[in-house]
Amino acid sequence: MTAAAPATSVAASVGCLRAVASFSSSTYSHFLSTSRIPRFVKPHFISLPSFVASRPLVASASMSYDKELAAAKKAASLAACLCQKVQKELLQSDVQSKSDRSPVTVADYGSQAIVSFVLERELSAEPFSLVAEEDSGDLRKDSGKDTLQRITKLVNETIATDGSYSASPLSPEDVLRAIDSGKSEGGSFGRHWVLDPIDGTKGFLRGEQYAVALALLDDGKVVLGVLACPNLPLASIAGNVTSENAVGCLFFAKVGSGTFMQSLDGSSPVKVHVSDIGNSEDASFFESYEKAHSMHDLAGSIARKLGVKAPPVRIDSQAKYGALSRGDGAIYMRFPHKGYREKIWDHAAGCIVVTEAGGVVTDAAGQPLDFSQGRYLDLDTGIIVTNQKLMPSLLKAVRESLEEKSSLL
Ligand SMILES: Nc1ncnc2c1ncn2[C@@H]1O[C@H](COP(=O)(O)O)[C@@H](O)[C@H]1OP(=O)(O)O
Ligand SMILES: [Mg+2]
Ligand SMILES: [Mg+2]
Ligand SMILES: [Mg+2]
Repeated sequence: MTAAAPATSVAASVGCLRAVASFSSSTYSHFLSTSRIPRFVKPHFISLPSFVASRPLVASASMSYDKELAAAKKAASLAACLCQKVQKELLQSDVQSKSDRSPVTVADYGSQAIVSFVLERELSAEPFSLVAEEDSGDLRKDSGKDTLQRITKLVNETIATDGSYSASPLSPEDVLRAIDSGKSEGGSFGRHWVLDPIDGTKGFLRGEQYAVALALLDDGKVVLGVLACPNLPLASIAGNVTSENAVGCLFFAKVGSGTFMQSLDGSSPVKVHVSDIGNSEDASFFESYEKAHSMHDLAGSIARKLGVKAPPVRIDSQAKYGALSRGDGAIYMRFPHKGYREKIWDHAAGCIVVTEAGGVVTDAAGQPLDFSQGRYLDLDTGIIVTNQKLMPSLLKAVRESLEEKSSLL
């Protein structure tokens, strides 16, 4: 079972418009007040090489990143609107065979084009470098022409819901260039945006959880992150149960400023915090819905060592980081099968959302994740996430289970 949102819960585009419009006026001064949430262009689409995007070393902590955060929230929210629209059509369509991956392709590319477009428009004075999952290779082929037309239409319709962009509609060539802005290699110098335009493709296809995940690296460190989770209930999903039907969460975090959540249709943000459980027997844990993405048996053996009683909560995507940041569960374990290389866009936004909410994210050896090495994360075996109290016992259980596993081989 998953905490799936019903297809009917996909927000209407009017909600998208309201949400995106509200960001420009949002300030931190009212973050903690008036919460309605229970508890808790033609722009230059050419991506600059990393040496151009690099600047002299600037102390990250002294930067405010307010403008960048506002742009990131706007970009991720608009991209989420596009994804919601595509997912709604996908779920209503008679031809929604799960083997037909074209709708998800359209949404992936469309989301990437929108984020790229919005960031370049909102931050036009800054050098722009984007490390993103998709590229336009297939769309430039003859066989991609129809798909490109569909993406261009979707992107223009979505951008039109936001009153602030009055330029003429994007051409297919503009859309291709926007997608290809994501070819940067990232690295340890300068600023690089990091984007997964749809994280959790399988969840998206099932009508369940997925996320638009956007982060900013400055000199190799994640300094802000935004996770738009259109199908995540606003209320807790602890134990896979939720008391409320309203869905659509936007998590955002900035280095040194904490993590906040608001609804995707524009409520005031509330500060969130990870669970403060100190006894692992009371903890519950998240893992991938897909067995192919993470070894469920290994996580199960670790949970048994910890005395965890609750069954795993299995959901797709970085929505797990968001749910953990507000205390819906206390542990997230991810152990990809041998040979899989983790990409930075699959963890950068989730990582800062959890750490700014008081949590800890490490590899299976207890080392912090290093986002400064290019498009991939080089790490030991897996990724574990929990609060500070539980991390020592989680690391011990992970180490013991990995030793037992290797002794059986
Ligand atoms: N074989 C695989 N093993 C691990 N992760 C994978 C694999 N294939 C795709 N992924 C990525 O895992 C993430 C989702 O994991 P999960 O939902 O299990 O936490 C997504 O980033 C997904 O990519 P994508 O962004 O293309 O959906
Ligand atoms: Mg992903
Ligand atoms: Mg993806
Ligand atoms: Mg993918």
